[in-house]
Amino acid sequence: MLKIYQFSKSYSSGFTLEIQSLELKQGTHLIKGENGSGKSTLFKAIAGIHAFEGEIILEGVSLQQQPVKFRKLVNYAEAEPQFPDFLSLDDLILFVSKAKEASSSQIAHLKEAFGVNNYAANSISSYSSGMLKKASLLLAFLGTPKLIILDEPFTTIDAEAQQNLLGIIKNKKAKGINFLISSHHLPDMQEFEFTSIQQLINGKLINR
Ligand SMILES: Nc1ncnc2c1ncn2[C@@H]1O[C@H](COP(=O)(O)OP(=O)(O)OP(=O)(O)O)[C@@H](O)[C@H]1O
Repeated sequence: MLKIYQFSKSYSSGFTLEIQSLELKQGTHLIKGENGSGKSTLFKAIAGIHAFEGEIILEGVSLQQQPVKFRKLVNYAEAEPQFPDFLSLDDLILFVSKAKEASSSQIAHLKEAFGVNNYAANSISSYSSGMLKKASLLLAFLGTPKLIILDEPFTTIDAEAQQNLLGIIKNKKAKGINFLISSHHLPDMQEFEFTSIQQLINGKLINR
């Protein structure tokens, strides 16, 4: 499903994330690691947000060679989402759904599933951190991605929203969508039956 070769990303701070080779098969993969080990750096590279050295291939599509096609296949929800606060979630949905070619029925279904209907029309400046997180997670499910990357999806949201999210992920898994998830707080690890667990230690990957 996902192949990463000769990957390297360095910051001016001195931190370097290096992955010689990683091949993940279809499924749901957990990326573990302490704070600052490089999880978000890896996710941002795969999401096409960060420049890097090396090669990332998803379902045979190379991020370097076919960046537009690649980006349509990957959705990403940041650990700490930030959006222009004069916009509403409905504005963001409109924008992202055009790019990701999401249908109006999918939008209606996701708004219901994430429980955002009562505030989606309001500006983001009025959202609590949990409301913002749910908004960001919803956006990551729009369209028909092959891979959804969720960075710390369970932080900030309440227990009911966590259970909802588990159900949504399970539903998408059953439809063949792949996931990369990082989490310091998994509500119920057994529910996921991770296909693999990868551990990052100070910018180096340890396959377990
Ligand atoms: N834009 C940046 N510029 C410079 N250094 C950065 C930048 N982003 C991250 N870093 C550094 O890179 C290292 C890895 O950060 P990263 O956010 O990938 O870790 P993480 O595993 O996601 O951590 P956490 O669990 O705390 O979210 C850290 O030392 C961090 O300070």
